[in-house]
Amino acid sequence: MKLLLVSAVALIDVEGRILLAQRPEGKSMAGLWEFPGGKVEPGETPEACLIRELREELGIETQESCLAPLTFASHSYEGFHLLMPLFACRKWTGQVAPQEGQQLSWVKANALRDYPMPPADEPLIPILRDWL
Ligand SMILES: Nc1nc2c([nH]c(=O)n2[C@@H]2O[C@H](COP(=O)(O)OP(=O)(O)OP(=O)(O)O)[C@@H](O)[C@H]2O)c(=O)[nH]1
Repeated sequence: MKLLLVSAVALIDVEGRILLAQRPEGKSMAGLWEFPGGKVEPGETPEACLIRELREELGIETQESCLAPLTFASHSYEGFHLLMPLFACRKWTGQVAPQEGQQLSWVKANALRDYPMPPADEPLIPILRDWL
């Protein structure tokens, strides 16, 4: 099965809330809430991928030294197996603003369960709750 490498990040604000983005209509798993990120392109590191995705999706700038490895997801979807490192980031510049019309929400760790997420993300929720 194809292994898909996706890099994702838990952006954490000064109040300890985590940023979730809603997958737009027309995409697979539309309406579900996910961590910002995306597919790692050939020749790209997971960190460089996130710096690019945060710029493209949210209009913010961060750097590799602000991305701390936290955990990962490993999940078989139909047609591919997702391997998704999850980084934590508390430092960036600029204002978080949706660049692609997506809905955003800052969510307290104990409210993550109220946001339906892709199946790959389910095991990450208790890890985040314990860690925050
Ligand atoms: N960014 C992100 N992607 C996730 C999460 N959980 C999860 O299963 N994914 C999956 O990882 C892939 C990320 O791809 P992407 O963000 O670059 O591209 P995309 O939404 O256009 O994907 P698509 O090809 O399924 O439409 C998708 O298959 C998405 O469903 C998550 O928390 N964040």
